[in-house]
Amino acid sequence: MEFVIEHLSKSFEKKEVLKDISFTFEEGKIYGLLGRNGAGKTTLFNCLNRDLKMDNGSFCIVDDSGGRREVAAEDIGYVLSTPTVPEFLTGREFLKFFIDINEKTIAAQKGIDEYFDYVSIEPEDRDKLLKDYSHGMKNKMQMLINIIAQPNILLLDEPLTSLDVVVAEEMKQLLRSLKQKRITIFSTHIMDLALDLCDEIVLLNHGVLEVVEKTDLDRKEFKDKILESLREEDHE
Ligand SMILES: Nc1ncnc2c1ncn2[C@@H]1O[C@H](COP(=O)(O)OP(=O)(O)OP(=O)(O)O)[C@@H](O)[C@H]1O
Repeated sequence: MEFVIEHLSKSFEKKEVLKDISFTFEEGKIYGLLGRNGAGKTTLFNCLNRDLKMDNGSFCIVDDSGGRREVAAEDIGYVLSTPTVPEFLTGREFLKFFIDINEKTIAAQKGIDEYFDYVSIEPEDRDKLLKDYSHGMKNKMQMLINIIAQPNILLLDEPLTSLDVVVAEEMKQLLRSLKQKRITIFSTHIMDLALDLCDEIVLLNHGVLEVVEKTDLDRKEFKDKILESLREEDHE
């Protein structure tokens, strides 16, 4: 499977944020999306999740036999940097509701407590209202429903920044264990996290996407190359 974006553009009034994005993402890889503040990472995710209407361009899934098809809503999982969960439900009610409404599409099911264990939400927190969860716990719940749904394309907008070091490490392991059979696109400002977790580093720079080639570079040289490419924007 490939996820192909062709000539995607998006402006807000006169500001052209995404100029001409064409890129092919491949199955089984985690892509680290890096860009300066305001580069358009969230805008790109919002367009791909169809929360925002793009001005031009298209995207599709290409299967292993070369057939192209539209991206359906269930193909995409989106974890927002600011988690949105139904605050009036308890963690357990939310999970149960999510599993119930997706019963037909969710393959291997675990018990609800097993899922909570999976993201280290303590037994005493499972029946609390989500409004009383911390930011990091809400983030874990969002991550968890995407783990359960197993979408073909997983978009993660800075999901680990609010998590404590132990949970962030666990989430990294989880994302690694989930990466086969899907495309994971992960935006972050933490370069070391991107380098540790991601198979490819993609820059959103000047409104376009480009891969940073790693060939023969050690970690420091690779970091310097990324920084240099991102700094170029200052000269615009
Ligand atoms: N709804 C909107 N209306 C007008 N301008 C917007 C809107 N959403 C985003 N923008 C502008 O588009 C640009 C890209 O914003 P976006 O949030 O996508 O960047 P980002 O790369 O995710 O930034 P950060 O790393 O700081 O989170 C910014 O200049 C922002 O002000």
